[in-house]
Amino acid sequence: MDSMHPDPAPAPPPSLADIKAQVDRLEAAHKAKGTPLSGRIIHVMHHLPVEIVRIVPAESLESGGMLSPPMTPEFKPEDVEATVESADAKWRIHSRTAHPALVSGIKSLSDTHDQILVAWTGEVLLQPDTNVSPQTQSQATFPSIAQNLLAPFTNQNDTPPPTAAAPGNEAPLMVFGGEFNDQEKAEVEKELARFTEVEQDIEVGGRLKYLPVFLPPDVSKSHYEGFCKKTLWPLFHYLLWLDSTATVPSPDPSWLAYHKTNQMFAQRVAEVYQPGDLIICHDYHLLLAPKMIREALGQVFHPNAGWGSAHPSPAPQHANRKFDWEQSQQATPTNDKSKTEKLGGFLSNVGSALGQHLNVGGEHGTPVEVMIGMFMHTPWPSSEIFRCLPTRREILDGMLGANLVSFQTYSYSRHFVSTCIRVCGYESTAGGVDANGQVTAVGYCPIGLDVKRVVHDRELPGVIPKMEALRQLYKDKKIIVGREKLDVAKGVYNKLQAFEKFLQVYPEWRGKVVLIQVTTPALSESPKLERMTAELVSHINGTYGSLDFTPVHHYHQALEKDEYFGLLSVADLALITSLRDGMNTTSMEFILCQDKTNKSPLVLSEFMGTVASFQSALQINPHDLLGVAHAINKGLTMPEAEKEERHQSLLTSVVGHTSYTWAATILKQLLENVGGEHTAHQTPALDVGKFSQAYKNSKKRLLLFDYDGTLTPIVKVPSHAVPTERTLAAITTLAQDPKNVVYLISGRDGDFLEEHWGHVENLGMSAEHGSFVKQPGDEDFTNMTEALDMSWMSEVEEIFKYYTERTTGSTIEVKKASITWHYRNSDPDFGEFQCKQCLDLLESSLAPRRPIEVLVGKKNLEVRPLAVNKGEIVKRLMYENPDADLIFCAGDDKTDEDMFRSLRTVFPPGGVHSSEPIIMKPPVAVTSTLDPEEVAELKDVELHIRPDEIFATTVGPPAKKTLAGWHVTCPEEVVEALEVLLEKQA
Ligand SMILES: O=P(O)(O)OC[C@H]1O[C@H](O[C@H]2O[C@H](CO)[C@@H](O)[C@H](O)[C@H]2O)[C@H](O)[C@@H](O)[C@@H]1O
Repeated sequence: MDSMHPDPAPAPPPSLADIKAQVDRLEAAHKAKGTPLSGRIIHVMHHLPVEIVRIVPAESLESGGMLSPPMTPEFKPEDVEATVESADAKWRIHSRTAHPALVSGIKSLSDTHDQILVAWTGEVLLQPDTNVSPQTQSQATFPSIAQNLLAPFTNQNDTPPPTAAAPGNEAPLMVFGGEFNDQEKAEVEKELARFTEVEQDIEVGGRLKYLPVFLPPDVSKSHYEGFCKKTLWPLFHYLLWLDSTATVPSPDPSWLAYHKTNQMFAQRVAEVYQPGDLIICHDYHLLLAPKMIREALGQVFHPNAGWGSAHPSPAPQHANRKFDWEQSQQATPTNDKSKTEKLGGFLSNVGSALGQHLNVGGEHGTPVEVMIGMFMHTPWPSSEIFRCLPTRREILDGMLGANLVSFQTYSYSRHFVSTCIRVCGYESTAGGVDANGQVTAVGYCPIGLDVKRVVHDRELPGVIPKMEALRQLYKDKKIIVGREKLDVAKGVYNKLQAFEKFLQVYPEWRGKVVLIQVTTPALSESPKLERMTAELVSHINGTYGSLDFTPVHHYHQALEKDEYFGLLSVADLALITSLRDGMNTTSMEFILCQDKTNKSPLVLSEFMGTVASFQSALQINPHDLLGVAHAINKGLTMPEAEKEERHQSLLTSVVGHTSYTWAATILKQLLENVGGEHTAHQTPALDVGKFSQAYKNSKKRLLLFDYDGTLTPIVKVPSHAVPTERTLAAITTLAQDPKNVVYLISGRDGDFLEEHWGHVENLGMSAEHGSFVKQPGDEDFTNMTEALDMSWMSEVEEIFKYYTERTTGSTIEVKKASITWHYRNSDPDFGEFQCKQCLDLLESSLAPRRPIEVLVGKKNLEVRPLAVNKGEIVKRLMYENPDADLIFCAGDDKTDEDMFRSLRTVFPPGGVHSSEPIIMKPPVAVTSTLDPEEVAELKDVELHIRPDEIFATTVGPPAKKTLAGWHVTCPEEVVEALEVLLEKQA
């Protein structure tokens, strides 16, 4: 290895067959568990892999107005693979060559799954009806590199950029700036359906349908050119402050377009979703989509509690299910029977989803988990950078709507977890992020290359002539090649600086090396960067060139495929100096092309996702110009045997992990993280109707409430967690009712509870997890720990002090019989780390020899006497109120699970028959304070309560692990439920 990088060297990649076998096994396991999958995948990505051209009367283009030139494609338009033209010659759809790795990965899953790709139409191009073929047009618009190379004395920077207004008679391409009407939308959908058939005929499609999202042009422009390219892209590539004039407007108007775009995508997904579908969202254009899709499918997110069903009614019938596959199928005439059958099966599946409840479809109509994965193709920045984004919380919560978020590299995934901890206060789990009990798995898997395609393309008939022309032209020169978008992050400017440094420090190479740099415009930085780049190229050529030699050839234009592959094949070195990049396919294409030719070395920036797999590249820091210069020299002088060896290792990486293995791995990761331990359990939302009815029918009720996180939201400072007027009013009214026995059962000390609740008449209180109890109507608390050895308190306090001194922001709360160490206001990562250390110490050194229990709470560690816990208090209250025929018990954290456990354990393990008496023995919480003689006099009691009269309710997401039978998502919902009881009662 030539430099340090944070990603571990990868193990040899598993084969595609192995991954697919694992996918099969996981799918079978889902079936066996009664959570079958539909066999479909819905991919959600920004841009359809097609270009849509609308053919219009030539005169109409002259009217101008809503027209603008199109963006430059990476390859010239004649390189398209599939084309359809509508019968009335109004529409033409052809394949688009951008993002080949992603698109080929998606398509490869069509071997085994029916797939739908939901994506924006892209800019719709207008073509005048002048009978000019795209071939003619593109030649006029995009000069060939070979033509330029063969005319070496032209100023390379005079190369005309691709323009809409082509010279002479050629037809201009313009972008349609208006909105589609319904008829046009239907026409486009119909042509897309035909197009996918054509793709299948040429074996690149499979069972993949395209579902267009028609974004209003102003929205799509502001979404992509605004928020995506001006806000997110620079942020993810550490470019936020490179140009101090590039400040993000506040509030950012393009955020609204981003939001709206994500919403329109979510809506489109909801139109075709059916239970058991797997949904995979791609990339930074759609970070809000996972959450919005869940919402569109009837699951609602609560910032304090994660996901819950749309409460309390069943999942909504989808109102806007608009996409009609049957119609699009009818509009697709085909004589190929097998294909018709194949499509027919798929389409009837889709059709059968129409009208169903969206997330209801499991056996007996039980809810089916909505399964969403997200893959980030760009880098993820450090939390220190990400936290600068004003909409950081919305973005993260949007992503955490997914069951799985996966990245290109381990380090990006690590940054993401840390960002969620630091920005949102969520916690890390073994494999992801815990957003208040709702776990999102976080993984990584670098994307690979569509090897099959590149192997095909490098052998296109046009490649060899291009190679020969280049060799002829540079027969006594070494060729260094580079091809990037002209975007600051891609590091072309640094590359030129490094090349100049190379010519300075290795003068022996002057006149013997040529750098052929191809770029395509990037949206945001292009104009300025284009000028700077052109100036630097001129400077290098002026300084190191001569009358008959130009050291840098810069082509700012689209390429023909055979030119590109010819160039990669003849090169003596590839130089890739990105300042930050998710993945880089040019480097992989170079390796594959070189396998047929020179086995030339690859100089690669260490700030790219690719780098972990490419240990045998000459890895460089692109900011270290001298280091890059040395690497260029090393590459150009490398002995053949070393070249061969390095190339072989790089080749093994490229062919061993392709876009196909990437796609299968993402699918596998998603399947591993749905229906699993943390999602299999879905606690139903509290049925307030049933609860209030039971309340009304009951004669005696036990109403038991935890405090923090249940009656009041968790806040930063414990003393600020005070009850609201509404909460006080509801509890006060309940406590006044003679049919009710109402208790607060809290970890708080008696002083705090007295201060805020002491004035409420008839309210019972249990403080410090049951260490102190005040019966309704009593003046004072009874100390249940009087007889206990409490000398451990000072030892625990010493340990807590040790950690407090070393953990800025942490505090100790010393209570009468328990002690709490809080780290909510510390550095989140470090606090969590220190908490684990402290827990280890307490459990290993103190707990074995002292009568204590250590509890992990919400950003705290608590130690209390072993003999008391909230569960014992609940048992005591049940024992003392055997005639209760309704119990409501609400809590949010682990200590409250003791209460839920007690509510269960009083019943016989095999279940209860209605006639069967339930006998309860005197519990420890009662006997422990009595003399043996008094205990002897205690009697067993018969409980009136039946299991379905118990409403044990956890405050948190449905996926939280709990012994409660119901959930609400936040403290406000607890109070709302109480208000419903009181209203119904009135
Ligand atoms: O049993 P509870 O009523 O839920 O009390 C448990 C602990 O709650 C308090 O700490 C927690 O809430 C604070 C206020 O929202 C928050 O700042 C802290 O991070 C949480 O851990 C309380 O301070 C403890 O004494 C209780 O034991």
